[in-house]
Amino acid sequence: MTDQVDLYKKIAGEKAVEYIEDGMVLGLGSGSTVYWTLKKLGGLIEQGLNIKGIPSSLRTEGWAKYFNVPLTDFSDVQVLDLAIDGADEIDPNFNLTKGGGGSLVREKMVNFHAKKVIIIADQSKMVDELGKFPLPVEVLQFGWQVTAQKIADLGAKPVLRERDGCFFVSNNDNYILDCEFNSIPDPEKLHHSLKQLLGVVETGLFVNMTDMVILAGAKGVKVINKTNQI
Ligand SMILES: O=C[C@H](O)[C@H](O)[C@H](O)COP(=O)(O)O
Repeated sequence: MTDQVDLYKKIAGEKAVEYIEDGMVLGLGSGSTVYWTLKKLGGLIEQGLNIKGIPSSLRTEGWAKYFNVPLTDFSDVQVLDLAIDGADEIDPNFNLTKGGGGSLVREKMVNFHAKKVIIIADQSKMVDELGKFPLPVEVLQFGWQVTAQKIADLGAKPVLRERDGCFFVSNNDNYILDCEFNSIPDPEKLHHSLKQLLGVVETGLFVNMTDMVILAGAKGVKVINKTNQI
């Protein structure tokens, strides 16, 4: 990652806090862009802002605790006011590929139960069509080989994710298959086809779940609402 991309992530991440209001219950997304939101949010909390958040990964939980962001969970709250999250790819209809960091299941739950979802990213994440970024699919460890074969039958090249020479295990104790489809012309259809496969826990396709995108790039920061998409 370049310093420039890092800077854009910081700009987008910090911009998102402008949409946080006192008393809100927040969905705290995952990834390096969300880190900047949490850091900025920590500063506002120190000045008296009263919010609580549900983290979408153990990593986010750690950062939130570090920045003194009060946390809650679904035993306490059923509906969130606002979720702020990153993405790996965003298409012109605001469909997303997510899960590059392996947090897609918890992210999807948090975003699904939020009244409003804001996606923050650097400009490079905006694409004409999803698919260049290999689609993360969370699968049960048991029988992952046969699940991978079924995904391959749908036209993908699935690769079991590894980290530091070991198989990557998600926060839910599952594996992740990074599935190269190259092009995903109909994200909703593909999501449903994948979900029908036994062994698939969830896909990284987030269809129709985003209300606003905050993009930062060389020309500054752009806020795009679902209603005035590019
Ligand atoms: O599982 C990870 C998430 O979907 C992230 O939100 C996504 O990978 C974007 O991450 P970053 O902000 O680090 O580019």
